[in-house]
Amino acid sequence: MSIRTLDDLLAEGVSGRRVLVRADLNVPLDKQTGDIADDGRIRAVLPTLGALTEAGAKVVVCSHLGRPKGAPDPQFSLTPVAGRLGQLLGTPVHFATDTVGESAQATVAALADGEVALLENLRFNKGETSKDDAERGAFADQLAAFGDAYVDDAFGAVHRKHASVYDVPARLPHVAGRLVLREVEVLSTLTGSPERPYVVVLGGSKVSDKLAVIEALLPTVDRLLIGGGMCFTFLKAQGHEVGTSLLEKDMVETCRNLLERGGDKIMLPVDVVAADAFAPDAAHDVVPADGIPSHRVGLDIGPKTVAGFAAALKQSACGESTNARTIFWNGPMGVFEMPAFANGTRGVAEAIAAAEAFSVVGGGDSAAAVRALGLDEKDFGHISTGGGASLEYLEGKTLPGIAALEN
Ligand SMILES: Nc1ncnc2c1ncn2[C@@H]1O[C@H](COP(=O)(O)OP(=O)(O)OP(=O)(O)O)[C@@H](O)[C@H]1O
Ligand SMILES: O=C(O)[C@H](O)COP(=O)(O)O
Repeated sequence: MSIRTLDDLLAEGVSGRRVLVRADLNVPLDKQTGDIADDGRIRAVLPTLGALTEAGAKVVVCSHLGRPKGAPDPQFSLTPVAGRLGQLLGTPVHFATDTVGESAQATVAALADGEVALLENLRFNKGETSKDDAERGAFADQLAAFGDAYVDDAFGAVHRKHASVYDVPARLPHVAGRLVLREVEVLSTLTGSPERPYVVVLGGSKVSDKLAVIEALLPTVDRLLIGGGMCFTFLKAQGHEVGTSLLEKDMVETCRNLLERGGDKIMLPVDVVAADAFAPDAAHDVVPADGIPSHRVGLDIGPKTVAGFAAALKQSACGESTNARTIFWNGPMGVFEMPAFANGTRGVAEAIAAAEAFSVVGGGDSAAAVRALGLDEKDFGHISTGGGASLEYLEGKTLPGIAALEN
Protein backbone atom coordinates (compact mmCIF):
# COMPACT_ATOMS: atom_id res chain seq x y z
CA MET A 1 0.00 0.00 0.00
CA SER A 2 1.36 3.42 -0.90
CA ILE A 3 0.61 5.16 2.33
CA ARG A 4 2.85 7.57 4.20
CA THR A 5 3.50 6.52 7.77
CA LEU A 6 4.03 8.07 11.16
CA ASP A 7 7.78 7.51 10.74
CA ASP A 8 7.72 9.64 7.57
CA LEU A 9 6.04 12.43 9.53
CA LEU A 10 8.45 12.10 12.46
CA ALA A 11 11.38 12.25 10.04
CA GLU A 12 10.11 15.63 8.75
CA GLY A 13 10.09 16.86 12.35
CA VAL A 14 6.95 17.57 14.37
CA SER A 15 8.34 19.63 17.25
CA GLY A 16 6.02 22.57 17.87
CA ARG A 17 3.60 21.39 15.12
CA ARG A 18 -0.03 20.57 15.87
CA VAL A 19 -0.83 16.97 14.92
CA LEU A 20 -4.49 15.91 14.76
CA VAL A 21 -4.81 12.20 15.60
CA ARG A 22 -8.04 10.30 14.82
CA ALA A 23 -8.22 7.45 17.35
CA ASP A 24 -10.92 4.85 18.02
CA LEU A 25 -11.47 5.32 21.75
CA ASN A 26 -14.93 3.72 21.51
CA VAL A 27 -14.50 1.62 24.66
CA PRO A 28 -17.23 -0.43 26.36
CA LEU A 29 -18.64 1.32 29.44
CA ASP A 30 -20.12 -0.44 32.47
CA LYS A 31 -23.90 0.04 32.18
CA GLN A 32 -24.33 0.65 35.94
CA THR A 33 -21.29 2.74 36.86
CA GLY A 34 -20.33 4.30 33.52
CA ASP A 35 -16.72 3.18 34.19
CA ILE A 36 -14.53 1.95 31.35
CA ALA A 37 -15.08 -1.83 31.19
CA ASP A 38 -12.15 -2.56 28.88
CA ASP A 39 -9.38 -0.09 27.98
CA GLY A 40 -7.80 -2.16 25.17
CA ARG A 41 -8.56 0.44 22.51
CA ILE A 42 -6.95 3.22 24.58
CA ARG A 43 -3.79 1.16 25.14
CA ALA A 44 -3.63 0.33 21.43
CA VAL A 45 -3.11 3.96 20.42
CA LEU A 46 -0.38 4.71 22.99
CA PRO A 47 2.58 3.89 20.69
CA THR A 48 1.49 6.56 18.22
CA LEU A 49 0.69 9.16 20.87
CA GLY A 50 3.91 8.44 22.78
CA ALA A 51 6.05 8.84 19.65
CA LEU A 52 4.41 12.20 18.86
CA THR A 53 4.70 13.65 22.37
CA GLU A 54 8.33 12.53 22.65
CA ALA A 55 9.04 14.31 19.39
CA GLY A 56 7.54 17.52 20.84
CA ALA A 57 4.31 17.68 18.84
CA LYS A 58 1.17 19.39 20.15
CA VAL A 59 -1.14 16.37 19.94
CA VAL A 60 -4.87 16.87 19.37
CA VAL A 61 -6.77 13.59 19.70
CA CYS A 62 -10.33 13.06 18.43
CA SER A 63 -12.64 10.02 18.58
CA HIS A 64 -16.23 8.84 18.63
CA LEU A 65 -17.83 6.93 21.50
CA GLY A 66 -21.03 4.95 20.98
CA ARG A 67 -23.71 6.15 18.61
CA PRO A 68 -25.10 9.52 19.84
CA LYS A 69 -27.43 11.19 17.37
CA GLY A 70 -25.44 14.23 16.20
CA ALA A 71 -25.95 16.25 19.42
CA PRO A 72 -24.30 16.29 22.87
CA ASP A 73 -25.47 13.40 25.06
CA PRO A 74 -23.74 13.05 28.47
CA GLN A 75 -23.89 9.25 28.51
CA PHE A 76 -21.51 9.24 25.50
CA SER A 77 -19.06 11.83 26.83
CA LEU A 78 -15.36 11.06 26.42
CA THR A 79 -14.64 12.52 29.91
CA PRO A 80 -13.78 9.13 31.51
CA VAL A 81 -11.58 8.29 28.52
CA ALA A 82 -9.56 11.51 28.98
CA GLY A 83 -8.82 10.49 32.58
CA ARG A 84 -7.77 6.96 31.63
CA LEU A 85 -5.69 8.15 28.69
CA GLY A 86 -3.85 10.56 30.99
CA GLN A 87 -3.11 7.76 33.48
CA LEU A 88 -1.78 5.49 30.75
CA LEU A 89 0.34 8.22 29.15
CA GLY A 90 1.57 9.32 32.56
CA THR A 91 0.72 12.95 31.78
CA PRO A 92 -2.54 14.91 32.15
CA VAL A 93 -4.71 15.13 29.05
CA HIS A 94 -6.38 18.52 28.43
CA PHE A 95 -10.04 17.78 27.76
CA ALA A 96 -12.18 20.03 25.56
CA THR A 97 -15.85 19.95 26.54
CA ASP A 98 -16.92 20.41 22.92
CA THR A 99 -15.50 19.14 19.63
CA VAL A 100 -14.87 22.24 17.51
CA GLY A 101 -16.41 25.05 19.63
CA GLU A 102 -14.93 27.59 22.04
CA SER A 103 -13.61 25.02 24.52
CA ALA A 104 -11.84 23.06 21.77
CA GLN A 105 -10.35 26.21 20.22
CA ALA A 106 -9.05 27.47 23.57
CA THR A 107 -7.70 24.03 24.57
CA VAL A 108 -5.81 23.56 21.31
CA ALA A 109 -4.47 27.14 21.35
CA ALA A 110 -3.08 26.63 24.89
CA LEU A 111 -1.27 23.34 24.14
CA ALA A 112 2.46 23.36 24.84
CA ASP A 113 4.92 21.21 22.87
CA GLY A 114 4.66 17.54 23.89
CA GLU A 115 1.18 17.99 25.43
CA VAL A 116 -2.01 16.12 24.56
CA ALA A 117 -5.58 17.38 24.19
CA LEU A 118 -8.70 15.25 23.68
CA LEU A 119 -11.74 16.75 21.94
CA GLU A 120 -15.27 15.76 23.03
CA ASN A 121 -17.10 13.02 21.07
CA LEU A 122 -17.01 13.66 17.30
CA ARG A 123 -20.54 12.27 16.94
CA PHE A 124 -21.97 15.12 19.05
CA ASN A 125 -21.85 16.92 15.69
CA LYS A 126 -24.16 16.04 12.79
CA GLY A 127 -21.41 16.72 10.26
CA GLU A 128 -19.29 13.77 11.44
CA THR A 129 -21.57 11.01 10.14
CA SER A 130 -23.62 12.99 7.60
CA LYS A 131 -24.29 11.42 4.20
CA ASP A 132 -24.27 14.91 2.74
CA ASP A 133 -20.77 15.70 1.39
CA ALA A 134 -21.09 19.45 2.04
CA GLU A 135 -22.24 18.99 5.64
CA ARG A 136 -19.42 16.51 6.31
CA GLY A 137 -16.95 18.77 4.52
CA ALA A 138 -17.89 21.82 6.62
CA PHE A 139 -17.27 19.85 9.83
CA ALA A 140 -14.01 18.47 8.40
CA ASP A 141 -12.86 22.08 7.73
CA GLN A 142 -13.37 22.92 11.41
CA LEU A 143 -11.49 19.82 12.58
CA ALA A 144 -8.66 20.28 10.09
CA ALA A 145 -8.09 23.80 11.47
CA PHE A 146 -6.72 22.12 14.65
CA GLY A 147 -3.83 20.38 12.87
CA ASP A 148 -0.82 21.04 10.68
CA ALA A 149 -0.79 17.29 9.94
CA TYR A 150 -3.21 14.38 10.40
CA VAL A 151 -2.57 10.86 11.68
CA ASP A 152 -5.20 8.13 11.30
CA ASP A 153 -4.79 5.57 14.07
CA ALA A 154 -8.49 4.64 14.31
CA PHE A 155 -8.42 1.21 12.69
CA GLY A 156 -11.83 0.34 14.21
CA ALA A 157 -13.40 3.20 12.24
CA VAL A 158 -11.64 2.95 8.85
CA HIS A 159 -14.75 1.34 7.34
CA ARG A 160 -16.79 4.49 8.05
CA LYS A 161 -17.10 7.29 5.48
CA HIS A 162 -17.12 9.89 8.23
CA ALA A 163 -15.69 13.42 8.28
CA SER A 164 -12.81 12.68 10.68
CA VAL A 165 -11.85 9.51 8.80
CA TYR A 166 -12.54 10.32 5.16
CA ASP A 167 -12.70 14.11 4.66
CA VAL A 168 -10.01 15.47 7.01
CA PRO A 169 -7.14 13.63 5.26
CA ALA A 170 -8.13 15.43 2.03
CA ARG A 171 -7.44 18.72 3.83
CA LEU A 172 -4.14 18.03 5.65
CA PRO A 173 -0.86 16.20 5.04
CA HIS A 174 -1.81 12.72 6.24
CA VAL A 175 -0.16 9.53 7.46
CA ALA A 176 -1.17 6.18 8.97
CA GLY A 177 -0.42 5.65 12.65
CA ARG A 178 1.31 2.62 14.15
CA LEU A 179 -1.92 0.78 15.01
CA VAL A 180 -3.46 1.17 11.55
CA LEU A 181 -0.24 -0.08 9.94
CA ARG A 182 0.01 -3.11 12.22
CA GLU A 183 -3.65 -4.04 11.71
CA VAL A 184 -3.38 -3.79 7.92
CA GLU A 185 -0.10 -5.72 7.93
CA VAL A 186 -1.61 -8.60 9.93
CA LEU A 187 -5.02 -8.73 8.26
CA SER A 188 -3.48 -8.60 4.79
CA THR A 189 -1.72 -11.91 5.55
CA LEU A 190 -5.20 -13.43 5.96
CA THR A 191 -6.49 -12.04 2.66
CA GLY A 192 -3.29 -12.98 0.80
CA SER A 193 -2.17 -16.55 1.22
CA PRO A 194 -2.69 -17.63 4.82
CA GLU A 195 -0.81 -20.69 5.95
CA ARG A 196 -3.22 -23.65 5.82
CA PRO A 197 -5.19 -25.28 7.25
CA TYR A 198 -7.03 -21.97 7.78
CA VAL A 199 -9.89 -22.15 10.28
CA VAL A 200 -12.38 -19.33 10.90
CA VAL A 201 -14.54 -19.24 14.03
CA LEU A 202 -17.57 -16.95 13.92
CA GLY A 203 -20.09 -16.09 16.61
CA GLY A 204 -21.66 -13.02 18.17
CA SER A 205 -25.01 -11.52 17.46
CA LYS A 206 -24.75 -9.51 14.23
CA VAL A 207 -25.92 -12.30 11.92
CA SER A 208 -26.67 -10.32 8.77
CA ASP A 209 -23.45 -8.28 9.11
CA LYS A 210 -21.39 -11.45 9.12
CA LEU A 211 -23.01 -13.45 6.30
CA ALA A 212 -21.12 -11.40 3.70
CA VAL A 213 -17.82 -12.34 5.29
CA ILE A 214 -18.80 -16.04 5.24
CA GLU A 215 -19.62 -15.70 1.56
CA ALA A 216 -16.24 -14.07 0.88
CA LEU A 217 -14.24 -16.53 3.00
CA LEU A 218 -15.83 -19.82 1.93
CA PRO A 219 -13.51 -20.44 -1.04
CA THR A 220 -10.38 -19.71 1.06
CA VAL A 221 -10.99 -21.42 4.40
CA ASP A 222 -10.58 -25.09 5.26
CA ARG A 223 -13.07 -25.00 8.13
CA LEU A 224 -15.72 -22.54 9.31
CA LEU A 225 -16.99 -23.05 12.87
CA ILE A 226 -20.21 -21.19 13.66
CA GLY A 227 -21.46 -20.61 17.21
CA GLY A 228 -22.88 -17.72 19.26
CA GLY A 229 -26.16 -16.03 18.44
CA MET A 230 -25.38 -16.55 14.74
CA CYS A 231 -25.79 -20.31 14.80
CA PHE A 232 -29.56 -20.36 15.31
CA THR A 233 -30.37 -18.91 11.91
CA PHE A 234 -28.21 -21.68 10.42
CA LEU A 235 -29.86 -24.36 12.62
CA LYS A 236 -33.25 -23.06 11.45
CA ALA A 237 -32.02 -23.31 7.85
CA GLN A 238 -31.31 -27.00 8.56
CA GLY A 239 -34.97 -27.34 9.58
CA HIS A 240 -34.48 -27.40 13.38
CA GLU A 241 -36.64 -25.78 16.07
CA VAL A 242 -34.68 -22.95 17.76
CA GLY A 243 -37.20 -21.90 20.42
CA THR A 244 -36.92 -18.21 21.29
CA SER A 245 -33.23 -18.00 20.38
CA LEU A 246 -31.82 -15.13 18.33
CA LEU A 247 -33.09 -15.61 14.79
CA GLU A 248 -32.92 -13.46 11.65
CA LYS A 249 -35.84 -14.90 9.68
CA ASP A 250 -34.96 -12.93 6.53
CA MET A 251 -31.59 -14.62 6.45
CA VAL A 252 -32.69 -18.27 6.70
CA GLU A 253 -32.66 -18.77 2.93
CA THR A 254 -29.21 -17.17 2.61
CA CYS A 255 -27.92 -19.47 5.37
CA ARG A 256 -29.39 -22.49 3.54
CA ASN A 257 -27.48 -21.52 0.39
CA LEU A 258 -24.28 -21.02 2.35
CA LEU A 259 -24.68 -24.43 4.00
CA GLU A 260 -25.16 -26.08 0.60
CA ARG A 261 -22.11 -24.36 -0.82
CA GLY A 262 -19.95 -24.86 2.26
CA GLY A 263 -20.73 -28.58 2.69
CA ASP A 264 -18.36 -30.24 5.17
CA LYS A 265 -16.37 -27.08 5.65
CA ILE A 266 -19.10 -25.59 7.84
CA MET A 267 -19.48 -26.93 11.39
CA LEU A 268 -22.50 -26.01 13.49
CA PRO A 269 -23.15 -26.77 17.20
CA VAL A 270 -24.38 -30.25 18.11
CA ASP A 271 -25.56 -29.12 21.55
CA VAL A 272 -26.52 -25.79 23.11
CA VAL A 273 -27.18 -24.38 26.58
CA ALA A 274 -30.88 -23.50 26.53
CA ALA A 275 -32.35 -21.25 29.24
CA ASP A 276 -35.83 -20.31 30.45
CA ALA A 277 -35.08 -16.63 29.92
CA PHE A 278 -32.39 -14.21 28.72
CA ALA A 279 -31.17 -13.60 32.28
CA PRO A 280 -28.01 -14.36 34.31
CA ASP A 281 -29.85 -16.55 36.83
CA ALA A 282 -32.26 -18.30 34.42
CA ALA A 283 -32.68 -22.08 34.78
CA HIS A 284 -30.82 -23.81 31.96
CA ASP A 285 -29.82 -27.22 30.54
CA VAL A 286 -27.68 -28.61 27.80
CA VAL A 287 -29.91 -29.87 24.96
CA PRO A 288 -29.17 -31.31 21.51
CA ALA A 289 -28.98 -28.58 18.85
CA ASP A 290 -31.80 -30.29 16.96
CA GLY A 291 -34.00 -30.46 20.07
CA ILE A 292 -34.27 -26.95 21.55
CA PRO A 293 -37.63 -26.78 23.40
CA SER A 294 -39.96 -24.16 21.87
CA HIS A 295 -40.08 -22.01 25.04
CA ARG A 296 -36.31 -21.92 25.58
CA VAL A 297 -33.55 -19.58 24.41
CA GLY A 298 -30.08 -20.79 23.35
CA LEU A 299 -27.48 -18.71 25.19
CA ASP A 300 -24.28 -20.72 24.70
CA ILE A 301 -22.82 -23.63 22.77
CA GLY A 302 -22.74 -26.92 24.72
CA PRO A 303 -19.75 -28.98 25.93
CA LYS A 304 -19.85 -31.48 23.03
CA THR A 305 -19.71 -28.59 20.60
CA VAL A 306 -16.76 -27.04 22.45
CA ALA A 307 -14.94 -30.38 22.25
CA GLY A 308 -15.82 -30.74 18.56
CA PHE A 309 -14.66 -27.22 17.74
CA ALA A 310 -11.44 -27.73 19.72
CA ALA A 311 -10.81 -30.96 17.79
CA ALA A 312 -11.49 -29.22 14.49
CA LEU A 313 -8.87 -26.62 15.35
CA LYS A 314 -6.43 -29.53 15.55
CA GLN A 315 -7.68 -31.73 12.74
CA SER A 316 -8.57 -29.56 9.82
CA ALA A 317 -6.65 -31.56 7.29
CA CYS A 318 -5.14 -29.76 4.35
CA GLY A 319 -2.37 -31.53 2.48
CA GLU A 320 -0.08 -33.14 5.05
CA SER A 321 -0.78 -30.70 7.82
CA THR A 322 -3.49 -31.59 10.32
CA ASN A 323 -3.22 -28.70 12.76
CA ALA A 324 -4.78 -25.35 11.99
CA ARG A 325 -1.93 -23.03 11.02
CA THR A 326 -4.03 -19.87 10.75
CA ILE A 327 -7.09 -19.02 12.83
CA PHE A 328 -9.40 -16.01 12.65
CA TRP A 329 -11.97 -15.67 15.42
CA ASN A 330 -14.76 -13.10 15.54
CA GLY A 331 -17.73 -13.07 17.90
CA PRO A 332 -18.29 -14.75 21.29
CA MET A 333 -19.75 -18.28 21.35
CA GLY A 334 -22.42 -17.31 23.87
CA VAL A 335 -23.62 -14.54 26.15
CA PHE A 336 -20.23 -14.49 27.89
CA GLU A 337 -21.15 -11.39 29.93
CA MET A 338 -23.29 -13.75 32.08
CA PRO A 339 -20.99 -16.28 33.83
CA ALA A 340 -23.48 -19.15 33.38
CA PHE A 341 -23.19 -18.77 29.61
CA ALA A 342 -19.47 -18.02 29.28
CA ASN A 343 -18.17 -21.62 29.10
CA GLY A 344 -18.45 -21.95 25.33
CA THR A 345 -16.51 -18.74 24.68
CA ARG A 346 -13.91 -19.70 27.30
CA GLY A 347 -13.50 -23.23 25.90
CA VAL A 348 -13.11 -22.13 22.30
CA ALA A 349 -10.83 -19.21 23.26
CA GLU A 350 -8.62 -21.61 25.23
CA ALA A 351 -8.46 -24.01 22.29
CA ILE A 352 -7.44 -21.15 19.98
CA ALA A 353 -4.85 -19.92 22.48
CA ALA A 354 -3.39 -23.45 22.75
CA ALA A 355 -3.30 -24.08 19.00
CA GLU A 356 0.05 -23.99 17.23
CA ALA A 357 -1.31 -21.51 14.78
CA PHE A 358 -1.13 -17.83 13.99
CA SER A 359 -4.38 -16.61 15.54
CA VAL A 360 -6.16 -13.33 15.04
CA VAL A 361 -9.03 -12.20 17.24
CA GLY A 362 -11.21 -9.53 15.61
CA GLY A 363 -14.10 -7.64 17.15
CA GLY A 364 -14.58 -5.38 20.13
CA ASP A 365 -16.62 -7.94 22.07
CA SER A 366 -14.37 -10.87 21.25
CA ALA A 367 -11.27 -8.94 22.35
CA ALA A 368 -13.08 -7.82 25.51
CA ALA A 369 -14.08 -11.48 26.14
CA VAL A 370 -10.43 -12.60 25.94
CA ARG A 371 -9.51 -10.10 28.64
CA ALA A 372 -12.67 -10.50 30.75
CA LEU A 373 -12.19 -14.29 30.90
CA GLY A 374 -8.65 -13.76 32.18
CA LEU A 375 -6.92 -15.29 29.15
CA ASP A 376 -3.41 -14.19 28.30
CA GLU A 377 -3.40 -11.87 25.30
CA LYS A 378 0.11 -13.11 24.49
CA ASP A 379 -1.33 -16.52 23.56
CA PHE A 380 -2.96 -14.93 20.52
CA GLY A 381 -0.99 -13.76 17.48
CA HIS A 382 -2.93 -10.52 17.14
CA ILE A 383 -5.94 -8.98 18.85
CA SER A 384 -7.54 -6.59 16.40
CA THR A 385 -9.21 -3.42 17.64
CA GLY A 386 -11.57 -3.55 14.67
CA GLY A 387 -14.94 -5.31 14.74
CA GLY A 388 -16.79 -4.28 11.59
CA ALA A 389 -13.53 -2.89 10.20
CA SER A 390 -11.66 -6.22 10.40
CA LEU A 391 -14.59 -8.10 8.85
CA GLU A 392 -14.96 -5.62 5.99
CA TYR A 393 -11.20 -5.77 5.44
CA LEU A 394 -11.38 -9.58 5.16
CA GLU A 395 -14.33 -9.28 2.77
CA GLY A 396 -11.92 -7.40 0.48
CA LYS A 397 -13.95 -4.18 0.52
CA THR A 398 -12.34 -0.80 -0.14
CA LEU A 399 -12.33 0.91 3.24
CA PRO A 400 -12.92 4.70 3.06
CA GLY A 401 -10.36 5.51 5.77
CA ILE A 402 -7.62 3.50 4.05
CA ALA A 403 -8.52 4.87 0.60
CA ALA A 404 -8.31 8.42 1.99
CA LEU A 405 -4.78 7.77 3.27
CA GLU A 406 -3.72 6.43 -0.13
CA ASN A 407 -4.69 9.65 -1.95
N1 LIG B 1 -26.68 -17.12 21.86
C1 LIG B 1 -26.65 -15.81 21.91
N2 LIG B 1 -27.80 -15.08 21.99
C2 LIG B 1 -27.77 -13.75 22.05
N3 LIG B 1 -26.64 -12.99 22.05
C3 LIG B 1 -25.48 -13.66 21.97
C4 LIG B 1 -25.42 -15.07 21.89
N4 LIG B 1 -24.12 -15.42 21.82
C5 LIG B 1 -23.40 -14.30 21.86
N5 LIG B 1 -24.20 -13.22 21.96
C6 LIG B 1 -23.82 -11.82 22.13
O1 LIG B 1 -23.11 -11.36 21.02
C7 LIG B 1 -22.49 -10.12 21.43
C8 LIG B 1 -21.26 -9.87 20.61
O2 LIG B 1 -21.59 -9.93 19.24
P1 LIG B 1 -20.87 -9.05 18.11
O3 LIG B 1 -21.34 -9.64 16.83
O4 LIG B 1 -21.12 -7.61 18.37
O5 LIG B 1 -19.31 -9.40 18.40
P2 LIG B 1 -17.99 -8.68 17.91
O6 LIG B 1 -17.95 -8.71 16.43
O7 LIG B 1 -16.86 -9.31 18.67
O8 LIG B 1 -18.09 -7.18 18.44
P3 LIG B 1 -18.13 -5.73 17.69
O9 LIG B 1 -18.86 -5.88 16.40
O10 LIG B 1 -18.84 -4.84 18.68
O11 LIG B 1 -16.70 -5.32 17.50
C9 LIG B 1 -22.17 -10.29 22.90
O12 LIG B 1 -22.71 -9.19 23.61
C10 LIG B 1 -22.86 -11.60 23.28
O13 LIG B 1 -23.57 -11.53 24.50
O1 LIG C 1 -16.93 -0.44 17.70
C1 LIG C 1 -16.57 -0.37 16.52
O2 LIG C 1 -16.60 -1.37 15.75
C2 LIG C 1 -15.99 0.95 16.02
O3 LIG C 1 -15.66 1.83 17.06
C3 LIG C 1 -16.94 1.61 15.03
O4 LIG C 1 -18.12 1.95 15.69
P1 LIG C 1 -19.49 2.10 14.86
O5 LIG C 1 -19.89 0.69 14.44
O6 LIG C 1 -20.47 2.73 15.82
O7 LIG C 1 -19.20 2.97 13.66
